[in-house]
Amino acid sequence: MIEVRNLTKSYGRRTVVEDLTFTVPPGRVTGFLGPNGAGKSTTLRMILGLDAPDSGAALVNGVPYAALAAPLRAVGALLDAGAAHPGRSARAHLSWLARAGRIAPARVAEVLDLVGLGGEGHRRIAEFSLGMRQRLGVAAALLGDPGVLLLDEPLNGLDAEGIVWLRVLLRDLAARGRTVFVSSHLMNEMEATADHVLVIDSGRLVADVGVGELTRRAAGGRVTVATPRWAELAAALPDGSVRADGAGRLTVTGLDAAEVGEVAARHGIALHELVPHRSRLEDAFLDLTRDLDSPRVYAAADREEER
Ligand SMILES: Nc1ncnc2c1ncn2[C@@H]1O[C@H](COP(=O)(O)OP(=O)(O)OP(=O)(O)O)[C@@H](O)[C@H]1O
Repeated sequence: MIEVRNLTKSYGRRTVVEDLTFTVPPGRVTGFLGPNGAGKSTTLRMILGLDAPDSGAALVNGVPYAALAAPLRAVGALLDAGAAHPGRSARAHLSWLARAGRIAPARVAEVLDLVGLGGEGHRRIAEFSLGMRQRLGVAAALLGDPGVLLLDEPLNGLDAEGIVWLRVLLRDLAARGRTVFVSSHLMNEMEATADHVLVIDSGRLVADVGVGELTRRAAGGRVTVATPRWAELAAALPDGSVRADGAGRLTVTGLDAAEVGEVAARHGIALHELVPHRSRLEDAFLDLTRDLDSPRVYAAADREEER
């Protein structure tokens, strides 16, 4: 569990993280989204105790990172895939980390296998592609079999197979009760990876919402429906929610597909089409951040559409 409370950080006169408050619970993949420079890495560094906030607090399992008894076992982090010493072999790098964290040496081979580098442990990190470095960074984060994982842009540099591999791994870790917190500036990548997203822009929280809920709300709950009895259905739906094309198709706003289907069923109207319109997460994000002078922060805990 990660808890961030009123976290604020400025560099010089620029406030890069502003009064951030959120919770990342175990058991789901939480995406941390925002454009370049939004303040994601700064927030992750403050959670890991690498940067001090000006005010507010970041707690991991109820305490500041620095107060964790066995930090590498509690929290695994991938911040910068380029941080490993290029002259070392992957195995030597992980063995060094394992020793520092008092983690059994046998775990090194296990995590190399887990990230698909089982046959590459002897190779120098300098020879690794960016994708292989990302995998090595994930291996390092998993070394202590931590309950909390923080990964900064882990999909960067991965090929299509690598992206699918990481998605499956992260979802599996979440299913096994881990807290998984993953940043990305690419909205569409997160749509397939995260259950829930926190969106920040200019250091401020603009959404804290289930992925399904975010896309549905950004699309305005628009549904198209086709039926030969369209005029009757239009009359049965709330005033002002329906636009008819006159050729058997209605566009309904403010109701979801299930609600429209229920109304039709109550009136015995057969539907030939019932199509909810989900915008892509990217559209949803743009919609949310378009007017940042009045950011629309909403929590959707009551209507989660978790997968
Ligand atoms: N040590 C620092 N000194 C001064 N400014 C900094 C420092 N670290 C970050 N910043 C600034 O803070 C802002 C937020 O940066 P941060 O790296 O947290 O954003 P981000 O959301 O992670 O973006 P990216 O996706 O590009 O990594 C940026 O404008 C950055 O230039």
